Amino acid sequence: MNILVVDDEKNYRETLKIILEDEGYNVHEAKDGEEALFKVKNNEYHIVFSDLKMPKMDGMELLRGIKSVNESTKVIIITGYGTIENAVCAMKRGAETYFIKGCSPKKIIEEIKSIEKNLRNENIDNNHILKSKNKTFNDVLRICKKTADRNVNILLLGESGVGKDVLVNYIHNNSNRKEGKLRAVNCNSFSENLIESELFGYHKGAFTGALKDRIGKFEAAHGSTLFLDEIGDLGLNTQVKILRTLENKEIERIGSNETIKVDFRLICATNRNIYRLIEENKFRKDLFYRISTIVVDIPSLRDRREDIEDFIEFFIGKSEKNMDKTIHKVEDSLMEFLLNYNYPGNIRELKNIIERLVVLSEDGIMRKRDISIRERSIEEYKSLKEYRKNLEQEYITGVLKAHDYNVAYAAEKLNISKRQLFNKIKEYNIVRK
Ligand SMILES: Nc1ncnc2c1ncn2[C@@H]1O[C@H](COP(=O)(O)OP(=O)(O)OP(=O)(O)O)[C@@H](O)[C@H]1O
Repeated sequence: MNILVVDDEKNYRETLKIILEDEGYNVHEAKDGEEALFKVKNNEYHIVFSDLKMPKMDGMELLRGIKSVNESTKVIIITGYGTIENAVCAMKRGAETYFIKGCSPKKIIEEIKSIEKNLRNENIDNNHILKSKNKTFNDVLRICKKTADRNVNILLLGESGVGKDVLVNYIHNNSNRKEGKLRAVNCNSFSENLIESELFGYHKGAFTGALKDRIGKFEAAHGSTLFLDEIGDLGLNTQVKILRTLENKEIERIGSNETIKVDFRLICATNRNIYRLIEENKFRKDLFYRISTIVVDIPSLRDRREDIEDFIEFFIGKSEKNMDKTIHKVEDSLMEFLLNYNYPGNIRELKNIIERLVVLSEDGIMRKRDISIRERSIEEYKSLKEYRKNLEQEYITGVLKAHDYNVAYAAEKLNISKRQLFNKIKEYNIVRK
């Protein structure tokens, strides 16, 4: 934990520094707000202790500055007796808490330990990288975190494999509903009839095969979070029913007249172009407005290239553990390929590539020759036409695979008609693998 202590009173600053260092924290000092803000911009602090009354820039202004640089830095106000009211005001503006100068150091340490524990819980997800060097993705993370605790409906948009599922879990685990079980429904894996049973449940005897009462996901998500994945694939009839549920916060199981109150937090996601679906009257505008209080556009991996290297390292580490292998070298040419590849299947594709390369590695070396995507060197092609065809085939195959061979989605992604895509599939003899 990195901590910054800001106080114009040298003695107090140094004493607090010694106390905190004794507990094993890494502590920096600043004598006024200006110096503190400079340090905050150039270092990553988990906690800033700040006095309120200081020359040049007071604690309140510093608090505002810190929060605009890094929302997640916790600010603790240190104040004299005379300024408690201001300290309370600072808490309303985002400060974590306040201490009165001269209070027992034990109290301060307890507070830090509690912040430390919360921070660890927030980042406990060891299976995913929830940090980024990319501004757009950092904004995504910030919005998810900021809105996690509010009961607003969130719509996640993004290509397949960008990590929508991962973010849904992140939001749920940072929300005040985290004790409840996150319930998820993939809207594209059910027929229209089945999806309604899945969502609303049914009453015994409602239809042939309804042998006993069954609760649906809306009810199961009571007190928790409901994730509707691939919402763009919902039929119009189901859309109307969902809209009604969202408006009334109540459901009726199929075959029953009894209304049941439901209280859930809704997160939806789709990798389809929802705006186009609305234009084509395939998705109801009123439902869109209901589910999209907050819209989060997740960038594709090729639009956040600065994170690729970290993902490579991360997935190598995971694969080493899972496969009990050790990697000590990645060939330069392979690294260059991995850093420049387009990843139509996004993070999922990168993860799969790395897993495969680790399996195929020999003597702890990951080699470019094991890349299955036909990435032959330019010399190997006889003509530009042949090169183009290969590239096209590779791209189309990748997009089809990323969309689970759903021709409608893939055509949308490729921005060609379904008919054109069928012709290409025939031409290249692309088969589902
Ligand atoms: N931040 C991350 N750190 C580590 N792995 C990630 C991260 N984001 C995504 N992944 C991995 O990439 C794969 C795809 O992620 P996820 O299922 O969340 O994508 P998605 O956008 O929901 O895809 P789809 O639209 O196809 O459902 C998963 O195996 C997931 O573990």
